[in-house]
Amino acid sequence: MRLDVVTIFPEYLEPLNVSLVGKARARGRLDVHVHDLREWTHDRHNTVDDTPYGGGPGMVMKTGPWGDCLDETLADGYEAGAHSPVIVVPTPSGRPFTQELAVELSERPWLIFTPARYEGIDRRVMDEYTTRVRVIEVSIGDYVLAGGEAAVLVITEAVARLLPGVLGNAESHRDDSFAPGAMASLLEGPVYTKPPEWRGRGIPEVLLSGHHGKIARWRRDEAFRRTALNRPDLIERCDASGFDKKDREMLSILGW
Ligand SMILES: O=C(OCc1ccccc1)c1cn[nH]c1
Repeated sequence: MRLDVVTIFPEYLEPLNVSLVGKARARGRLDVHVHDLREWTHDRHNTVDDTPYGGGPGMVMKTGPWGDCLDETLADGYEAGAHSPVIVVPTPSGRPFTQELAVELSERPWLIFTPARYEGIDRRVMDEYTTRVRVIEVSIGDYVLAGGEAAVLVITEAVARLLPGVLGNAESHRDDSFAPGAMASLLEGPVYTKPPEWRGRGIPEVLLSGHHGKIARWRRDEAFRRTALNRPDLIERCDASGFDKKDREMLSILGW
């Protein structure tokens, strides 16, 4: 996968050189190019923003630098053999970023992230590129950041860990919370590891029993308990046809 990021704070994307994404790059799974938008300005102050038409607070990012930078980024990628790019625009007014969207994006060959600062980018930029490539606006949550760079780090990490050969054991994202399936969006229950006792606290007996059926049952019950507590909305969305008798018992205990 090729990733391009266009930003006025390239240093903000340094974390893409470490840990998971860093390993994926080292293994050639990811080809990351960070571009400083100010290199596509031509005035002495490297201006990338201006006051909003219609008035109002804050500033808007100008069309010129974005157009010139995206044209060159697309040309570079095509020249390098990349194809069917998706421009991903982090914004509070975007489509909610979910594990499902992470999976969708992880199957694309080329993502171009355009994190905005200020009040956003002049709408004509994405109107222009929508005629040429797929453009999706994505929200990582209902809050406003000073810029989209942190959202790029979040989206990139969620996507990179799904790339084959990036995570240690390919299995570990199969049973992720939110992974598709009948128990699609139950939250993960508690996890434990050695030592068997710590500050007088032991391990739930069932986990030491070696009885895989009981362990699986206990984990689902704990997942129901935590989901009912923290994300009742996800219980509503569960595909109830995937529930067995004990699931329904557990849900009635939890007041469902
Ligand atoms: O603040 C965000 O992006 C930066 C941004 C982009 C456009 C206008 C204001 C701020 C954001 C919040 N959830 N997902 C993204």
